Amino acid sequence: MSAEREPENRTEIAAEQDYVSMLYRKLDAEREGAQRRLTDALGRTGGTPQARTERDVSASMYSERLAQITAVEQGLCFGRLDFLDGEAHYVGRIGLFDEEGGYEPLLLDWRAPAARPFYLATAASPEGVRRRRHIRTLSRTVVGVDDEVLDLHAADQGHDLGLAGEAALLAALERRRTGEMSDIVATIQAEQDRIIRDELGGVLVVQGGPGTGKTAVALHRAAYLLYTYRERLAGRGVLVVGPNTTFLRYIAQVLPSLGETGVLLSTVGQLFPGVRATGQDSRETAEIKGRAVMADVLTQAVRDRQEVPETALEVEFDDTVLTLDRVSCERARAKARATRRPHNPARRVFVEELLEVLVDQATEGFEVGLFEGVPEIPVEEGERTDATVLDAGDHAEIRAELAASETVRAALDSLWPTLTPQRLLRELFASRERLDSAAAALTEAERDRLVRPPKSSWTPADVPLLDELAELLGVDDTDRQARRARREREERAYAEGVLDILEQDEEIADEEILRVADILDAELFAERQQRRGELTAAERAARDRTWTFGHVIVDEAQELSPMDWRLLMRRCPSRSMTLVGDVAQTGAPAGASAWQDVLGPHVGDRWRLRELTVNYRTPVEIMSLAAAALARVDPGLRVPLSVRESGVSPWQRPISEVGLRSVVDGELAAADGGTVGVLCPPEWIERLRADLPDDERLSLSTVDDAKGLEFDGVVVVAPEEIVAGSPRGWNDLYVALTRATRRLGIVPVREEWELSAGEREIVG
Ligand SMILES: Nc1ncnc2c1ncn2[C@@H]1O[C@H](COP(=O)(O)OP(=O)(O)OP(=O)(O)O)[C@@H](O)[C@H]1O
Repeated sequence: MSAEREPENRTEIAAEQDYVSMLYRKLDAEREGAQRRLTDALGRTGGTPQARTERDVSASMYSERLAQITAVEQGLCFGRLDFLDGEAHYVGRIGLFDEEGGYEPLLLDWRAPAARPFYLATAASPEGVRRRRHIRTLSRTVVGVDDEVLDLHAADQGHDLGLAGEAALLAALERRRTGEMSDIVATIQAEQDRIIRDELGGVLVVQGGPGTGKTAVALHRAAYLLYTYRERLAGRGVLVVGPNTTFLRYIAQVLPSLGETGVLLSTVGQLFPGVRATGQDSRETAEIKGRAVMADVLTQAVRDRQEVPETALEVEFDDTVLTLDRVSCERARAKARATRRPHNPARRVFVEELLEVLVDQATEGFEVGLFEGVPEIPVEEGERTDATVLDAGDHAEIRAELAASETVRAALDSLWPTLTPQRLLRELFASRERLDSAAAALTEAERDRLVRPPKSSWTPADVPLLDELAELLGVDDTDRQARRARREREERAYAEGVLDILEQDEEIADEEILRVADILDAELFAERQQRRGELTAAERAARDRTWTFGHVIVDEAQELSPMDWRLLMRRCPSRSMTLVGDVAQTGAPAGASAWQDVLGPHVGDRWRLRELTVNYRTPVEIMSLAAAALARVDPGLRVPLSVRESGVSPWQRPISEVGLRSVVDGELAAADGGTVGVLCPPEWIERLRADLPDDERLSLSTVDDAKGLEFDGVVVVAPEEIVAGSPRGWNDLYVALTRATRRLGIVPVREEWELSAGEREIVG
């Protein structure tokens, strides 16, 4: 039902325009207010630390509010609900209230419980709603309204209500793609809404075929959770994990357009601060690195770095030679390992133990030297013969000297070095010998695959290994902690002194004293730091490997390896997670074939599954072709139901018959301002790049890099090589075929190549 078909809509549009204009005036007033308060806050200089902290908090708060107001400018209001009792509510991106009129809502935030019927009400279950209206705007102008009458007794009802807001939905789906994902806030469907608003706790798995809105749902869920549980989530932040950086760029605008900026978007490969994974592993190598057994390999690799000498190790010290024999070293190692601390903190125990051995030798040598050439004195009655010349102070001094000695340190380091994850992994992969010792669980050929020169770049598959190692190695921060404790003691003593002086001064008001006391109160201070950080939780989280998030959302979750999962679970000990994916699209070599396999080791069977069943992206014509590829993966798998037809059949022509350049030019023209993706095996990329036109609407990529993306037109080149290129080749082809929103062309190398005999009519 559209504005054009119903002339009476013009008066409706004019009426809605008045309301929408009023909302924008309100938004402008809010913007000015926030701007003014921000300027005020920034203008406040100097003052006590407390005042400065408060100023920072206000400044961050107002700048975030400003960013939010700017972000919701487009499509501020998109809906209206008219209830049977005559009440009406407008629904939009954020909530706006009438401060003068008793805080009546002028615009309901789409996430507010009161806005829910906008997404859920149906003719069968109208939830008190008489009419749902979608309001379409262009900038600040209302350009159309689409109504659905849900009251079964109303005279003007009558069209099929299979989907909520069908006209608005179809209009949204028909729009040309820009290369950036858009939000779906105006047209969320009931099955999606139920997932978006599912409770916060526990692990929620969302399974859905291609184009069912998994990514859209995941992002809207992030916005919903932050709105509903802001107190709980803002401090710890929400992490959204995607498969690659192209994908992250594609989805980057969605959350800001929903008014949310505090979410960290990241790939697993970006989750180890200080490491940029710019290298690329082959599929086979990535698969090996992703296996769960790598955790055992790394544990062994760390143990291998806790050595004992074959016989004895000689250490020069003060013109003498001390020895560390095998038995003492073994004892020290056993004692250090028995602490069950990570490698680096446990090193302290190993070192202490062996320093004792060295101190004993050094003092013994010293005493022997002292009496050399001195005639023996007869022992008197009651005199102890084992009394030593050196006292405890001397021992301590010798111990300190030993501990400071370069040669001693080098000897101890050779047995139990302080290690960083980077150093251990680099040295492990650079040495076939080390690999042979640590990776007995891998075959010879698999170990060969892991060997690489020490200067190689890090790859995404290295990152979970580094993270695992960071846990196994730990950090010995005893010295740092001691320094910090000393500094805190000194500061407290100083501040207490100040407080004494202030208390003696009767002129000073109580509240002044309180402020000083505030500074002294470590707990309060920490809390304030926390509050201050709330606004940048995502930024702080990005810099801190040990950060744990309030909620973690994983998109394309089927792509993650067991080692990736171990890393992610560490970032989310509360196990409040949303995992969206499609096991049928699994293309990653170490990806999961079933959710239970993935989640079992971490949460047992304590996870809940929701499914999305409707495909909003790919038209019927393309989906029936994709179904044939899916049947090759498993004849039991079903494709999701498409909501629309495009009226365009997919085409297929062998590469010998087509000039790829002219095909792509033709597709760009047919896309009419929309996007075109050429998807091919990795080996084809360079060859094709030279042939293709330079157009920002055109993307050339492998199937891997196109995961999660979509284009108006797609040309799949060399499908038979995509299929043959990996054990999961049919999954890959399925992913490639389902990237198109309107047009699909297939360009095989071999003339006679067919997806399947049964699909010939469609292909023709
Ligand atoms: N309720 C909706 N209203 C409008 N558009 C929608 C809706 N749901 C999904 N879409 C659109 O459908 C397309 C596919 O959505 P999305 O990318 O989230 O699917 P997906 O399940 O993650 O797909 P894939 O697994 O193939 O990557 C997007 O363009 C999205 O905006």
